[in-house]
Amino acid sequence: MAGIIPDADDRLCLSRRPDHKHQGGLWEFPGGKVEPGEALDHALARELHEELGLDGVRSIPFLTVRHRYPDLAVTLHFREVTAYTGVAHGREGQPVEWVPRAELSARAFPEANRPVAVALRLPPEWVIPPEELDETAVVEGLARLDPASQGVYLRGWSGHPAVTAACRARGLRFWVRDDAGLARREGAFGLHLSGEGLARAQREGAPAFEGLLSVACHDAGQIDAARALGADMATLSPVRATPTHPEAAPLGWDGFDELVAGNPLVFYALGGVGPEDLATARAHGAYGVAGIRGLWPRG
Ligand SMILES: Nc1nc2c([nH]c(=O)n2[C@@H]2O[C@H](COP(=O)(O)OP(=O)(O)OP(=O)(O)O)[C@@H](O)[C@H]2O)c(=O)[nH]1
Repeated sequence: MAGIIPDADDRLCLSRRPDHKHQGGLWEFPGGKVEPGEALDHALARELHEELGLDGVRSIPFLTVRHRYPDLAVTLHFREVTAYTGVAHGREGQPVEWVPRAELSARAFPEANRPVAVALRLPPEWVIPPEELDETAVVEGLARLDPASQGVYLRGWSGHPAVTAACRARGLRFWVRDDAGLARREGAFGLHLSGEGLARAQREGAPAFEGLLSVACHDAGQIDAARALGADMATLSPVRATPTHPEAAPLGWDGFDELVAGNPLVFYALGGVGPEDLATARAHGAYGVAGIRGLWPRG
């Protein structure tokens, strides 16, 4: 159980694990063990009081990571702290620092934290513009998205300069489908591999792209392939029945949870879900929700 604690300048609070402890000497998000029967929000408030002297800590789920170290299997509930009072200081003598998000990658974290570092760069909602709209309607819809909480996968709109220009103008992070060259030229935040793109990458090797690599997954084999390619994130679908793929059997939330467990990728739940499912998705191992109909702004 660990807290992602922002300050007013959006720096995050890190502390250094004592040398003698598991993963000693590495930086961590402050936290500790949940007591039997204790609610997660309560456990975090208690730990952050004991370790940092913070009071009134309120938090929401961010990401659950299940990781197997050679000597220990851990389930870590990372939570985003939304309110607190007090000034953080290491009450147990541990070094505590506030670090700008852009500088997090320079810190040495325990291996289990890798997906957290990725998720901290990602919006919780991943919006796919409908393909049946015309370009003007797509451009108009993009202007109504919120760049802080929404990113865009240009599924059928990847090669359209007016659409990428609209993403840039609005400050939206956007993902291009399959074409690494196009993603580089357009300055895309991410490259998303469809089933076809994944099969090609398996034959020819990982695409040459510096940004985030994402893969469309539907089963354990594709998740393994995504991991082997060094992907950062994946969509996993369909959670529910969806008109986009009427033939595919829905995973359901339990099926989703079973497939993502223990995988060091950041997952988006896709298929018949919308923003109202975010809390459920997070309770089942996802970081975000992705979709067409459920997320595109209504006219
Ligand atoms: N708090 C915290 N623990 C982490 C992070 N990443 C990570 O792999 N861990 C691991 O999660 C496990 C639980 O850590 P913990 O803080 O609850 O407990 P601890 O080992 O410090 O023991 P304690 O209960 O005596 O304080 C440890 O094995 C720790 O190495 C992180 O960012 N924050």
